[in-house]
Amino acid sequence: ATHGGEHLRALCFAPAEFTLLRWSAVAGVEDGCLHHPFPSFLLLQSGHNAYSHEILSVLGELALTMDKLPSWAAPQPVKKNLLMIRDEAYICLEPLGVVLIIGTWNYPFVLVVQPLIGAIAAGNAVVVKPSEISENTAQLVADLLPQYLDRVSLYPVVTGGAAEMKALLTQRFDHILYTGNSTVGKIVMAAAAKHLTPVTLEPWVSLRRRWPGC
Ligand SMILES: NC(=O)C1=CN([C@@H]2O[C@H](COP(=O)(O)OP(=O)(O)OC[C@H]3O[C@@H](n4cnc5c(N)ncnc54)[C@H](O)[C@@H]3O)[C@@H](O)[C@H]2O)C=CC1
Ligand SMILES: CC(C)=CCC/C(C)=C/CC/C(C)=C/C(=O)O
Repeated sequence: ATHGGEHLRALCFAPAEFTLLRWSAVAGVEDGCLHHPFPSFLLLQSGHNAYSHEILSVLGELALTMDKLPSWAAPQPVKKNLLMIRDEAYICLEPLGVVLIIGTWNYPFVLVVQPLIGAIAAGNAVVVKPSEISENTAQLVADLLPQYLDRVSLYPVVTGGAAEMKALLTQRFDHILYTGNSTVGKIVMAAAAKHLTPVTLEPWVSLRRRWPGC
């Protein structure tokens, strides 16, 4: 993983908003996944559950982010002390750099795309790693992202399983988000610790199994 440095800094916020606008094309998933050769979550879950959890929640996140991004990105004035009396003082948020998002199989679309929206909104480059158990959704994500994101090279999708994860985790990221079982959660956290990378873990027991068509 490389850190975009100045390039990323320049990308911060306004272009991300533009990228998010393009992301509204994700609405195409709503229609596209019904006709896509890999309609994973619609096979695995009931249609209503898939629609509400996988699609509506993503569209809701997009709407929220596009609505709030200008205020989230705006410099926040801070109280000044005596030494700063002649200054203007603000807190300006900066992108972290490169974020790794690791998804799991049971909500294979929303659990990578929802955090992706937030990471893009904050101006980050993102490596997306969907679960190999839901291999068809992983392929769907790998197919769709380059179609709907302008700066494709900033948002690579890595498919595969433990071997690919092992290689990925040798790299330094600026933040890692992981959903999955707690055994792998410890592997992720240990790898992150080597680079002092902050992690967000959503772990639980493993329910790992193979779902045909997922
Ligand atoms: N807290 C929450 O919001 C949610 C939690 N979960 C929890 O996730 C759990 C399901 O997780 P899993 O069965 O683990 O899903 P999984 O088998 O899809 O694995 C999750 C991720 O870990 C990676 N992985 C697997 N083995 C690895 C290894 N040896 N080294 C590095 N990476 C590896 C996989 O490639 C995958 O991307 C459930 O218990 C569920 O409760 C699921 C959804 C939401
Ligand atoms: C409409 C809505 C709030 C959707 C959220 C979808 C989602 C990511 C649910 C995860 C549920 C969960 C905690 C599952 C688990 O632990 O396996």
